[in-house]
Amino acid sequence: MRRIGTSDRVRALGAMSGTSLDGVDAAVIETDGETVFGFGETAYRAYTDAERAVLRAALGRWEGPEVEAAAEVVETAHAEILSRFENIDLVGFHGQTLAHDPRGRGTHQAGSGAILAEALGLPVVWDFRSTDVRFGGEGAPLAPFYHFALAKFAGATGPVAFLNLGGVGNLTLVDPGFARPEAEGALLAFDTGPANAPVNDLMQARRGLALDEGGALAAQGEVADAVVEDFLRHPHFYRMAPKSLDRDAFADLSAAVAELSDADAAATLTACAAASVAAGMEQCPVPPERLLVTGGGRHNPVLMAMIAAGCDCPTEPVEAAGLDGDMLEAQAFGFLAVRVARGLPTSCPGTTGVRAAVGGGTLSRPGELAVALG
Ligand SMILES: Nc1ncnc2c1ncn2[C@@H]1O[C@H](COP(=O)(O)OP(=O)(O)OP(=O)(O)O)[C@@H](O)[C@H]1O
Ligand SMILES: CC(=O)N[C@H]1[C@@H]2OC[C@@H](O2)[C@@H](O)[C@@H]1O[C@H](C)C(=O)O
Repeated sequence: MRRIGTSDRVRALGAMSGTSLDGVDAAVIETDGETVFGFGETAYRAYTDAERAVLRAALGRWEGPEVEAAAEVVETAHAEILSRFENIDLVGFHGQTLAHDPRGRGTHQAGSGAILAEALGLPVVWDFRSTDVRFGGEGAPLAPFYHFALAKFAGATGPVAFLNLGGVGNLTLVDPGFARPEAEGALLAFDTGPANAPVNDLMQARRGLALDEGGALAAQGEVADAVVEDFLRHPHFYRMAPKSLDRDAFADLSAAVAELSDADAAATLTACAAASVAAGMEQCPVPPERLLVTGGGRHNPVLMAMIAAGCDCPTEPVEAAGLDGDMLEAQAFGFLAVRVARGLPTSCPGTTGVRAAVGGGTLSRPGELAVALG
């Protein structure tokens, strides 16, 4: 791979398999790891029901046959979708988080970037989170350094917040007045709480459906305020940012709505997701001028209305700033891959609580695996 410098337009291909377990997002971004120059092709590959079952069986596990089977599903799905792209300089491969316990056993994303490098014949950056955890960080969220670049790309001059509504929610407050993302005060980021995962789990358990399309079921229900109040007593909401969450950190939420009707349970879980965003906004030291929402949850108008009602600033999907909310995380890992290849940091005390700014990620080149095995 050629040496990358400032202003080099690298065509990086990022791939993300998120906590919702729906599928793999892939997107091309043109960047030098500091400035976003433009965007390229995108693609999505859904997991089949059988593949999703394999991934689900491995959630919360660190080793064993379930984890190995999950890794194989992740590698195969990624090789399939990523091989469709052409003229790629570098791949950023997040993998599938199976377990996340940064202060305990660490963090684990299934899928080997070394195998993918071999399959694609391209250099692949992967295992983005381990180094941050090793140096005392939460290992998440990592998109904030990309949010910093995006705030500049979108022409923001004052503080702006990005909210990702995936399985878990995460919030980034960006001050674009700083030259570099790792400067003290440029970024504050943390996981807000569960976002879509509890509603998805409810829909799966009660209706055999993957999601509450358009929030239609939640719209018919009434919020059980006592459940939301109790939810907000979780220790996560008393911790200062930065802080991160495992997908199933709030697993007992399903028990809290067990006695409610399907519609009331959906409304209540949606309200919990919105309440955790409001709690997160209160931890922002300065009020953002706008809240830009990315991730699948922005397609849910009931959730979006609840979030807007709890916020003091305009709440809009990232499309309002000319961005693609379905591909933003995939782009983020393409962007971060370029930073890793350049030796630039990918997290800092304000984003993950890591002791000092660090660059995470392993670069695997095609041919290396053959040498290692040979
Ligand atoms: N039309 C819709 N109506 C309601 N909810 C939707 C809709 N579209 C997407 N969602 C929600 O968004 C989820 C997918 O979001 P996204 O792809 O951002 O998650 P992810 O990337 O897997 O998660 P994470 O960011 O936590 O890793 C779906 O599982 C669903 O809950
Ligand atoms: C450990 C892990 O995979 N965390 C994910 C998850 O999904 C949303 C939230 O929890 C966020 O912290 C992170 O993903 C995004 C892409 C991030 O690192 O910025």
